Amino acid sequence: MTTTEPADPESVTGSTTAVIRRGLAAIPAIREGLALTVVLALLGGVGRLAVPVLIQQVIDRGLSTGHISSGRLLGLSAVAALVVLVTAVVNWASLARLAIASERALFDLRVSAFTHVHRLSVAYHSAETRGKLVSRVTSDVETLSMFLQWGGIAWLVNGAIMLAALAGMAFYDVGLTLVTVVLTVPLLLLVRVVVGRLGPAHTAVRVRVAELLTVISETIQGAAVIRSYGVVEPSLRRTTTSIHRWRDSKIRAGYLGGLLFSLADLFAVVIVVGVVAVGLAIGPSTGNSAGELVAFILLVTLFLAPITEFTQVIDFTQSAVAGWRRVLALLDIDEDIAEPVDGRQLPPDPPGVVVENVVFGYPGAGVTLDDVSFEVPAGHQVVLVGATGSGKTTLTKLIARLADPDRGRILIGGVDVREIATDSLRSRLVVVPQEPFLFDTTVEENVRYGRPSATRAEIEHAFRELGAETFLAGLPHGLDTPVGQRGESLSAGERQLVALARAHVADPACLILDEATSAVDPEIELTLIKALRRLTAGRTSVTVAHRLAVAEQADEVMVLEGGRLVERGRHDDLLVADGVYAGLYHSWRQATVEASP
Ligand SMILES: Nc1ncnc2c1ncn2[C@@H]1O[C@H](COP(=O)(O)OP(=O)(O)OP(=O)(O)O)[C@@H](O)[C@H]1O
Repeated sequence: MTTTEPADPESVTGSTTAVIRRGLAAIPAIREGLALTVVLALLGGVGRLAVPVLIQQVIDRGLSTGHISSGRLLGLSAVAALVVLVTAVVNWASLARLAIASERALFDLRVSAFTHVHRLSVAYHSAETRGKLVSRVTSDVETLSMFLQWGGIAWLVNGAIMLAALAGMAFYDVGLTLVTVVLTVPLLLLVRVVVGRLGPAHTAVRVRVAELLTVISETIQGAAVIRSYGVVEPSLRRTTTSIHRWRDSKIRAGYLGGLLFSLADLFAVVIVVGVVAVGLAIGPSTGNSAGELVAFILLVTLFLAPITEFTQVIDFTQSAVAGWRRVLALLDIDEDIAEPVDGRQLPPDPPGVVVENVVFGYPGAGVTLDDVSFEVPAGHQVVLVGATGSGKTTLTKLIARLADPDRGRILIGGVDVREIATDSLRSRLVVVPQEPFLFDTTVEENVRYGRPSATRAEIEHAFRELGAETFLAGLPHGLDTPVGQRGESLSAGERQLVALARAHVADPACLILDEATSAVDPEIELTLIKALRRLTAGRTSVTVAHRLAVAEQADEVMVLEGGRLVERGRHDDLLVADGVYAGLYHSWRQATVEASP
């Protein structure tokens, strides 16, 4: 069993109460109708107090007087039954209201956490593992559920019940009440010690859940690689280790939570026995009637019951606070891609693109782009080339505003991208990434992501326009062919064609294309080159080219090396200049010739 809990660097710090206060402020929906729910919960608590008093009345006025008036007994019993019934209904009403309010609040929290994740830049996304993000918007939020549905209000209701029970006890016998309180003190001290360890234990569980989800999502996504390299065993070991760690952290939290509960249970018995013993020892001198003593004992159990319940509530609360710390830490991350106030709209025509003294580095890494400047006149096709890792993809991410430069600026249609309304930017500028993401649905639905209103005819038209009708005709069910998870049922080249069709139906004025590096067969290669040419015609485009045949046709070629723009010009001129581009081009030609049969 793990004895040292891992620290959680992805949590907000601060006291438990401060975290709960901040957490509740983040979910305003929980406060809707809360006052009535609290009143109902308190009424439910008070209802429980009435039963001991009624029993005392039955004993003292009925049973112990020797002559039981059955009418009176029946009357009191009827009142007791009514109180029990009303208490049950009131309790149900308050719990149901809490469940509804908490699910609404959690819905809001999940949506805002998820929306926030989407607004963070690619720089953040690359630094965070997906498993950790998933755990924050799912299981970390889930820890709040039990707390909100009962735990939070239980503090209030149980506190009220304890105070009321104490007042009732003092009404019957002050001396015995003091005995009860003194016997309770050691329990409270022990509870304090265990609770001190429970908080970190729950934090450890949250950290282990995030680790486990990361390992699982990686091994599932990388299943093909794992199998093809025959590394199933090590990968299984990694997953099993993670599951063991998670299990151990859960066991530790469960062990401490159980200890807390059992301690309270044990003490409850000890305290009742102690009170009965002291009551019996001094009973005759106190002048209490039998009914009063029975009522007192019932009140003692009522006083102690919340303590036992508190131990569970503490468990929920600590678990909720650990989850909240992580969710709040996520919400605290600044949206580095801020939506501009009164964002500007891009005109419908193809815009010019200007990259001006751009400097950019990923968090924790060095400078990736170093003072890059160039312009793409409206309607021109510019190609970015450079050795692997020279910063081409990064530059396209900045143009598409998936991240902002550290210095310098990027203008589209003469407007700084930071000032363009996100909706306008996303509808006028489309990115086709190196590895296009296809969803597990049909070809048609995947293309429709480009424009949800696109009709089937428009989607077919897009494939025709791109010169990819043969590909479409070759699919077993045409547009209705399912592509599988991440498009695995299609070849790499076919996935690219679907992504190009998706960009075509979006009909953007400006295109950012990151050409795929994966090798495709010559036939689909030709189709792709033709499709690319047709897609970019009449649009402003920036294409990252790995197959330099694309560069031959471009209006201008930009050559990056080590994050700097080292050459620019037309293909033919750059060949004559015999610099970096010429070197890259000759190596590419050589590789292509060697690769051809
Ligand atoms: N998320 C990231 N975090 C840290 N460094 C990164 C990240 N993404 C890229 N880099 C680094 O930035 C540099 C430029 O990467 P980039 O992907 O832009 O190169 P590229 O020219 O497009 O390469 P390729 O031709 O292989 O696609 C590389 O050194 C890379 O390791």
